[in-house]
Amino acid sequence: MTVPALELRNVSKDYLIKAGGGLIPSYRRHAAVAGVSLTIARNSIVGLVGESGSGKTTTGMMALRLVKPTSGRILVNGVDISQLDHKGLKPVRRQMQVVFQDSYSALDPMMTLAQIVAEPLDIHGVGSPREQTDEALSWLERVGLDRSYGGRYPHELSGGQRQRVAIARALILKPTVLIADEPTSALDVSVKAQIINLLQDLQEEMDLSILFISHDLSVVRSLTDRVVVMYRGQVVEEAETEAIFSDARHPYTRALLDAIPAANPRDRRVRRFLSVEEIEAATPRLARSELPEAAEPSQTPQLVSIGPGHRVAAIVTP
Ligand SMILES: Nc1ncnc2c1ncn2[C@@H]1O[C@H](COP(=O)(O)OP(=O)(O)OP(=O)(O)O)[C@@H](O)[C@H]1O
Repeated sequence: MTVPALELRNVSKDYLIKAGGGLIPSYRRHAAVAGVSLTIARNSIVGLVGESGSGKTTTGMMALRLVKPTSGRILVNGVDISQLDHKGLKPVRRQMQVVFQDSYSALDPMMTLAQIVAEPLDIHGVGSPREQTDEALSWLERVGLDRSYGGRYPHELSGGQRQRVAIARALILKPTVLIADEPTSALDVSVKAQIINLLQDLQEEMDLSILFISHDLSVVRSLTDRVVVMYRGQVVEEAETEAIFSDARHPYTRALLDAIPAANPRDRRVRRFLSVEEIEAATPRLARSELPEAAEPSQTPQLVSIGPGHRVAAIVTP
């Protein structure tokens, strides 16, 4: 079996949140991510979905080691990076890049687009300044902006063009893993489609593995191979994309799918999400004998395999 491009094993992140003031402040722990495991096979796109605050960004930031996990392991191309220090992480940083929703704040307004795109080459000491600029200009072309854009500045661009620059900058070092955190959320529908097509083309050309974090389930459906659904810091369902969209098993996933605005504008109402109590009450109960994989009976939901590559959080009855 080939080594996955990215693997998170039982990864958690607790934040300490100030709970009381006074002379001696007190803190409480908030589990932003609790025991998440996910795998991105080489050359594949995994969608990470869930409502706001479910822990998607924190998970992506831990994968990049921009946030240190409280516990758990992160493997990039089979190498455990969970405990590496700043120096140890430098070569890993070449392998993994990120594109955010808001590229405007990520692009230095004082730098030209050629400088912005070339900067990662400079940081990693790849090529002469001349070669770096040439490579940056050819990357601008590759993402659909002609070379004359090299002398322009971020404020001269539209939102879609800025995302193209952010993608060129992220890919110039030829990483194996790209974390795309809501990269199309701020864009109009037609521009969104162009950026998705661009990501799809580059993914194929470069054998990239992508963790695609998004609220936009229609984009997730068209782009990804697998989907991982998060709810309150945990994975509640995980399967091939078509299995999720045609046969979602967890009530939370179904509520999430129900919330997709309908294509017909007259029916464009977003249905409400389930409450925590409803989710807990509705968590599927599965008899141990029905499961293809042995699972121990439990009082609380656990992630169990309900078919080839399809896992769901459920309460297992004896
Ligand atoms: N630096 C931080 N300090 C304290 N709490 C944090 C911090 N970052 C995130 N959180 C909390 O962790 C939880 C998960 O946040 P996260 O941003 O990962 O969720 P998300 O699913 O990406 O949400 P969104 O879709 O709105 O970006 C939230 O409750 C959030 O308030």
